[in-house]
Amino acid sequence: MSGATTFEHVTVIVTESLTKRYPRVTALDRLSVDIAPGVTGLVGANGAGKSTLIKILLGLAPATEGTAHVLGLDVTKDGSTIRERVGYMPEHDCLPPDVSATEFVVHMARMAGLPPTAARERTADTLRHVGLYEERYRPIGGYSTGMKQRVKLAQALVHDPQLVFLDEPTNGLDPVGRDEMLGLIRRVHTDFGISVLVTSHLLGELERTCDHVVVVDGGKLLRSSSTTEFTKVTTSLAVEVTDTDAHPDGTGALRAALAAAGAAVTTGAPGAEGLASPGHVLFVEATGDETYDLVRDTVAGLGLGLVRMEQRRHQIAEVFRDADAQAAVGAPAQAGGAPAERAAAAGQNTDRPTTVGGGNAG
Ligand SMILES: Nc1ncnc2c1ncn2[C@@H]1O[C@H](COP(=O)(O)OP(=O)(O)OP(=O)(O)O)[C@@H](O)[C@H]1O
Repeated sequence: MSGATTFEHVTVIVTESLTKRYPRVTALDRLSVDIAPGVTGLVGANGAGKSTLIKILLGLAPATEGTAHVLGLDVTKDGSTIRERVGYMPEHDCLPPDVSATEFVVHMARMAGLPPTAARERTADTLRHVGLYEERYRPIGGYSTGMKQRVKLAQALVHDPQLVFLDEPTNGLDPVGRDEMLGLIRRVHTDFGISVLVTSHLLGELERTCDHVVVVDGGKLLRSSSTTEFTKVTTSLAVEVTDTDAHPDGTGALRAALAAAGAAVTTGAPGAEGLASPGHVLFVEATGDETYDLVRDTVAGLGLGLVRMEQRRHQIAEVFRDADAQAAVGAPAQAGGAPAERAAAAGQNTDRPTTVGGGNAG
């Protein structure tokens, strides 16, 4: 594989006012974004324009207006060079059932221009990397969804690209399969120095995997920021306490004490509807470990019982709702329409909770 990225571009993808209009819908609406080397997540509800962007970046579909460059190459003129240097894992199943993973991936390597011996060697290496080495001679038709996703990933990597586009690689996977796939994606960058653009409608899994997250909605850029920045902004603690004789309203007492100590505290935050007793849950903006200590010490000081304290990051819908208030970094286009509703709709389509992160820190 390509090893260390000595000749990395400052940006791997640059779009300027990129617009794609279909007869009935504007799939991309003046999207301007710069993407640096590393692992970048592209998140948005179904229909947000993610796949359309990938097709334009590969030179497979023309933009209506605007410009786009991939690895310094112009998508309108250099499509075939881009496709030599970029791997693509499409969203939908596109695998022939009657051939083995080895046969298929060797074929894709040959299509990408590798000579026969190199194609076989690279196929073996790539299938080993994605964890399909043992099953590589079995027909793909008998594979599980997770194994098929791995074959799709392998064919995207086999020609040793500088960059890969992975369109919804965790689709259809159970939580364990998702975690394994996310780990593999991370290693595509750490082990081989290949930059990754990965799409998902689940912000949480992208946050765990990516250095940078780009949020699109209705074809517009909603937000582009580093994962650390994203997580910092969106992390809060959900805290639930018992009442005592001294504090018949334990939640109220804790809220007052935390506010007096300078913490940002709210009740009934969006998403609290799903909790057993939303009125008794406090949401404390977490600024770091000291927030955990403050909550623990304040609860102890009041003599309350701590029922739970867990890390709760905002749901994707909240990120969309907050977007108007947040200055989108480098975003000339502002969010329009009703993004929260569309994001919420995306949440309903997920097969696990949309809560970002969801880690239990208590
Ligand atoms: N070939 C096409 N002709 C007409 N409309 C299209 C075409 N391809 C996509 N669209 C529309 O453009 C919008 C963006 O679609 P796109 O597939 O890019 O979204 P997406 O974010 O990738 O969502 P999904 O994950 O559901 O594929 C949608 O409204 C879609 O219906």
